[in-house]
Amino acid sequence: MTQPSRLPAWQSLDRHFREISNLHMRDLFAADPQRFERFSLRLDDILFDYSKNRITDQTVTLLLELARQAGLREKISAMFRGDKINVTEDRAVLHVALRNRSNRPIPVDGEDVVPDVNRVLDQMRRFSDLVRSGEWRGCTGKAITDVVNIGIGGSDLGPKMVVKALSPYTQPRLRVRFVSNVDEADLVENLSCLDPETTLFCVSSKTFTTQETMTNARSARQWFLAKINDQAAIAKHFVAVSTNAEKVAEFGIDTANMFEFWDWVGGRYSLWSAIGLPIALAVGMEAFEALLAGAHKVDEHFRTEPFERNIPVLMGLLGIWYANFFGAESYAILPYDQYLQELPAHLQQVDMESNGKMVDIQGNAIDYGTGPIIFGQPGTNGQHAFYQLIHQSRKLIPCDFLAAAQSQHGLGRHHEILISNFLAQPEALMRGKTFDEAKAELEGGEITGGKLAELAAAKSFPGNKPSNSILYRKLTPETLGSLIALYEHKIFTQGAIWNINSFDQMGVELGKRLARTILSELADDNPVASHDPSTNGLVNYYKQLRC
Ligand SMILES: O=P(O)(O)OC[C@H]1O[C@H](O)[C@H](O)[C@@H](O)[C@@H]1O
Repeated sequence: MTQPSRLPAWQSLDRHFREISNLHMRDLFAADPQRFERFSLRLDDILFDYSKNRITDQTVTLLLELARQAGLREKISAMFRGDKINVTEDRAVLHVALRNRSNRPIPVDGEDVVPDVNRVLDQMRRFSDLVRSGEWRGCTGKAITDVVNIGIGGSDLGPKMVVKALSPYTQPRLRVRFVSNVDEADLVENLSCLDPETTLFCVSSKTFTTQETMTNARSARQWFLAKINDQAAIAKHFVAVSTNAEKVAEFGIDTANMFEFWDWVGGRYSLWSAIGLPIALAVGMEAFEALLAGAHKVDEHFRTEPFERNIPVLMGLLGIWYANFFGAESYAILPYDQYLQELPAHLQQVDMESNGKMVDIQGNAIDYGTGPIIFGQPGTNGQHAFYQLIHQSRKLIPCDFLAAAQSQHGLGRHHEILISNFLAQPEALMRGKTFDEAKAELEGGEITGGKLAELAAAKSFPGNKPSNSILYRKLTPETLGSLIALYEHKIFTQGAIWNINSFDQMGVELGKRLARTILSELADDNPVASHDPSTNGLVNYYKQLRC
């Protein structure tokens, strides 16, 4: 495929950008009372309002044309068909098969994967039911009270985000925690209050070779055996989630206690697979399946809905509009929903690891920007920290605001205050405040003359800062599944248009390899000279300090 920047629609968008980039959204709203109706969509109770974007009808038409010229429809079909679209690793990309609640057959190498998916779901159901009901007993006959998931990256961020998000649906008797960092502090702090007799470790790793995870798992096993001096007890307290049965057995976990998934599940898209076992343990299998159902609904929407009514396609196109034409480098995820506190961190991996690329799918260097820098915080915390820069700096930072209409607890006025902020911030970003408005507010006060003008300048906001607002009824498992899938497909849409492989992550390899070399050099106290002077200096100073 031609690079997207050579497509006629891209060239038209370039021209169109120059024509409309100075339009202010205030004026666009003033000129069109139907703007909200025209630029918002519903998917069940999820409202996606994209009217506060720097777009006209013509922008949307051209963006949709870009999607068509980039072959997006065919690329979506290829993913759902099970084609090996992860070309560098020669793998299909089928997280959609994991939540294929309609059981539509999906073949990989001629074999339907759906029966395997359902078999592992059954295994997860049996196991999570036993642990949650207290029937699964530890080696001394006590029920499990604490689950520790040991994993990193996709084997940590997704399940951790979902478990946090669904904490109102968890069972108080069973606590689920996550250890990811190889920094011993993470494991030590988490284990400090646990009793091995009632603790279950879930070692989650697609490859079962990841250094951080295997180091933590070995130390956890040591901690366990130091207190329960019985190798056979491991079977009651350690389970594994992996694609690598051989390595699981080598580690000493009975493969009967292994939950399988497959190479066509990318790590950052794996929370829907057995990597979701901690979710099933925390909220039960019914809620886990509701999560899958919510995602499946969005899969069907993404697969079949015309692009002009297709929410993830529009989310992706709007991101491209800002990244490639306005030169926006970052993107803020702002959930006004405390339970989504880990969503920005999860999306950081999904988006930045997928679309942080500099060659296209054919290996050619590309001359256009790809994935944005994702950051965010739950509202209203972000407002009191970094919103200043979004409102008044010269940077353009598109934002997504997310909120639930119904709170989980109903504690007095909290929710209405939260929602008033969720509604006010996009309004302020869009409208801004002109110099004259700021001046008028100050007039009649004590400040006059040049000082007044100075202050009015500091208090004026340019506005015209774009955002999407996503408002849903309540953060149920099903809604959460839908929200995550919307973002996954947004990221797919962008990768497809940028013509990159969103499903490998070669950029993380070099650092890992260098760390292995340095680790071996740290075995003695001899100074090193094999690196650049900065790295040598740091290694050698470390060796001095550590004694
Ligand atoms: O699940 P694992 O094989 O342990 O991999 C964990 C993580 O490690 C890698 O560095 C990748 O960048 C991630 O995509 C992956 O999720």
